Amino acid sequence: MCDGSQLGGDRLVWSGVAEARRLGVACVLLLLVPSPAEAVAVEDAGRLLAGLGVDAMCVQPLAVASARGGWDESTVAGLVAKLPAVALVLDPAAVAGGGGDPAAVGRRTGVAVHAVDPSGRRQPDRLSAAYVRERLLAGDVAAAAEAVGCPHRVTGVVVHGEGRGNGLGFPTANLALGEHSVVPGDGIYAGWFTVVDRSWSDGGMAGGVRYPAAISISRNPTFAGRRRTVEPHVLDVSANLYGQTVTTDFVERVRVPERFDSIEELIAAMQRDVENVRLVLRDVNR
Ligand SMILES: Cc1cc2nc3c(=O)[nH]c(=O)nc-3n(C[C@H](O)[C@H](O)[C@H](O)COP(=O)(O)O)c2cc1C
Ligand SMILES: Nc1ncnc2c1ncn2[C@@H]1O[C@H](COP(=O)(O)OP(=O)(O)O)[C@@H](O)[C@H]1O
Repeated sequence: MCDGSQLGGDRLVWSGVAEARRLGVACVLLLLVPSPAEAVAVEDAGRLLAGLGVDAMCVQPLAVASARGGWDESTVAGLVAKLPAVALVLDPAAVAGGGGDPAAVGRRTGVAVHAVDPSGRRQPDRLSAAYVRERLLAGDVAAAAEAVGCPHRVTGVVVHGEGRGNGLGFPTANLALGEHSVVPGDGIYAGWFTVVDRSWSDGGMAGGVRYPAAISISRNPTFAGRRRTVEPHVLDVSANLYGQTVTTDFVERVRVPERFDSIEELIAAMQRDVENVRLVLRDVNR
């Protein structure tokens, strides 16, 4: 929950994203804007936020939210009831114009409330959206994750690729991405792969469970590919993933993509990648 003034290098938003990831739930941003006309302008902010891991945004005109200059407790309670929220991350100053009590919001709504002061920036350079974006595009997903508090996530639908992966011994789920995704720079990454639909299961894999993955982002130079693709190979499992909406969380880059002279060299490199991914993920908190 915030008002428009905190968009951008936003400690509050990222705290919300990190808490949602911890709980394994979607992060919905409730944005308070002074007038319905400004709700149109915040579409741009929505694009930025989608790239930073916010799953959905609700825009609430101030006149509807409260006459007192902020969210009041009953408005929040009403929204929480509609959204089935399990936790709220909010700026105390946004609760009834700073005159409200975050703890009272918690009591009223019955959900956990985390008050985060968005102005408490100890390292402003590391908390700006520009810094995170720059690190992601440079392939430094570890620095981006450290700044935000959770790994960068890219969501997409699994589509057909060139049909080569299985033959190489490394099937990859090619992702069709939303137009506002922030795709890290080219690289082979260690990360996590999750099928979003919790009711899905196939070949021993289940929706809502995260699996270790080696994720390739490149133009596949060995095959003189022209399209840049995002392709996770999920370790140690096999399932039909076509058509599923999936998320990939980027933990660390293990290598930059290369143009190999033979398929055998590419396969040997992929085998090493998978072992390196295991080593990286073994040490991070599951
Ligand atoms: C762990 C891993 C590492 C990869 N490294 C490279 C690479 O260095 N160079 C390259 O041209 N392609 C690389 N790729 C991409 C493969 O070329 C691609 O996944 C393969 O051609 C299958 O494509 P398809 O899914 O469209 O069939 C890598 C893929 C994975 C999963
Ligand atoms: N461990 C795995 N990781 C990724 N995809 C897998 C895995 N096991 C099976 N698959 C399936 O194989 C497909 C990828 O096979 P691949 O030969 O690379 O074809 P394509 O070129 O269409 O991606 C995925 O879309 C998925 O449905």
